[in-house]
Amino acid sequence: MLIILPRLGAFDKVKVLLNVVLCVSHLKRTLAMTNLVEEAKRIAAYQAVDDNVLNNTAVGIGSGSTVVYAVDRLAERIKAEKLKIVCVPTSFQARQLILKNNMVLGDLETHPDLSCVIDGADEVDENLVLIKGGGGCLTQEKIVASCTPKLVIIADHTKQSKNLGDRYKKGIPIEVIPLAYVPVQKKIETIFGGQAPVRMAKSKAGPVVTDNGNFILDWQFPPETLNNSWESINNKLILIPGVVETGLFINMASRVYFGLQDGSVISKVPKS
Ligand SMILES: O=C[C@H](O)[C@H](O)[C@H](O)COP(=O)(O)O
Repeated sequence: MLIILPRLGAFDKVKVLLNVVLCVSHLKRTLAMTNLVEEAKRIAAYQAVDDNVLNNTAVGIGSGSTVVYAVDRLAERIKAEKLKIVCVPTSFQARQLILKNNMVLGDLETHPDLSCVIDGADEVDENLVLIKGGGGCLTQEKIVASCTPKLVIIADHTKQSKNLGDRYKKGIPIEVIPLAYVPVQKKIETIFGGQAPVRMAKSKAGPVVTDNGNFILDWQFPPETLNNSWESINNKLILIPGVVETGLFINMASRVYFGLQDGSVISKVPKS
């Protein structure tokens, strides 16, 4: 810019400088918003760990960026309170978090009954139906979540919505066996409408490959889908040969903690 500015007329110089000022203030605002969201994730995670993790139990560790804060808090509590906790991971990432924090690593073979599972979500609707799998870990997450009566979800306020799809626009993740991805894609689009593109990797040529060696379709469902129950849609999706699991978590969350912008945390339980 220092090279270009001297060659410009006064009016253009003002325009360039004004743009720079606008960019910097936009950047500052984006950073401030990001910090608020990160803080909201952190407080939700801390509260959930404090309320739900008991000594001498096995706990499922979810995946994603919010769970990182839960693991931080869990590691803190284990050290300070000398807790004996076995941690069962829901993904490669969760396993690494457990090991990195020197926590005790377990699995479902030795610990098939978990006291609670703490996990994130991509979106939570008013009935606590969740979309999960934005990070590709839905199948192991659902298996681990099925091993506890207490699936505790942690999220920032941007994940809270009335209807699925209000906030999370990428679609419902569906894990598929690689050889079946085109037939499954065609069936989903024919039966339910919308689009179900295969998720492509960002730092690798080709598709995202899950921890289970499968592909992910992100089903961008049409608006009329909301006229049906997610349960019946999920049941139909699961029956398509080649579908391993969906990112729809229905009647699974026992409590959802939302971190809010004002620094408080609210929690929601399913309507009875
Ligand atoms: O596959 C990823 C998991 O379902 C995550 O729990 C979900 O995507 C939420 O992740 P984050 O806490 O990063 O928003």
